[in-house]
Amino acid sequence: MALMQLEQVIITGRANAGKSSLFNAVLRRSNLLSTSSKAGHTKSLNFYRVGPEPGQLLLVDAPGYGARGRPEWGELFDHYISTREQLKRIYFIINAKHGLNNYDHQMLDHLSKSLLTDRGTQPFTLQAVITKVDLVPSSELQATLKKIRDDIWKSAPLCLTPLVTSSAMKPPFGIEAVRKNIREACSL
Ligand SMILES: Nc1nc2c(ncn2[C@@H]2O[C@H](COP(=O)(O)OP(=O)(O)OP(=O)(O)O)[C@@H](O)[C@H]2O)c(=O)[nH]1
Ligand SMILES: [Mg+2]
Repeated sequence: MALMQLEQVIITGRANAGKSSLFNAVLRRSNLLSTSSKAGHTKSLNFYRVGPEPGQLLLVDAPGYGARGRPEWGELFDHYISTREQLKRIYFIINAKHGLNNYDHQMLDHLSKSLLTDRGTQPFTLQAVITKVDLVPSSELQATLKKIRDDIWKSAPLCLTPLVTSSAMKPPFGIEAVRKNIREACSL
């Protein structure tokens, strides 16, 4: 089967949110996907085939948006999500420490519109993932998660309830739920 015919999921989020690190954790790898403390590190769409030959699905890592993003990266992402019929789910990543800003709300508005086609059918679903929870003091975690959930709901009521993760914890936290979620999205 040609690579691009596999079912696919893509990740999005502000630059430096932890997208590439999350997919490394999902793939049980520490540095297959290049990561950096400097925002704007991932600069193109990168495809990772999962499962034995010929592969079961593709994970698509994407550049970030926001103050450290670039217009052409947004165009690349938009072109992908509007043309790729094998796209099953978009993962929307939020840094727990930062919460949502205007860029995130704009992206959620935009994604909400692309969730519905002219025929009213849903081409793909939208799943939020809160990451870097290790950076929030445990006494503040519940309130922080509630605020992020409420903020997502304001812009994207169709977005699926956030999963909660940390790629930096040893072992990484919440990743099995992400794997299960990806399998479900791709009906595996
Ligand atoms: N504390 C902590 N740091 C994390 C976590 N996930 C990623 N990081 C760090 O955050 C920084 C950015 O991670 P990346 O995975 O490169 O983020 P990205 O969203 O792919 O960034 P761009 O490609 O620049 O958009 C790196 O220094 C990571 O080590 C996490 O769960 N907790
Ligand atoms: Mg990246």
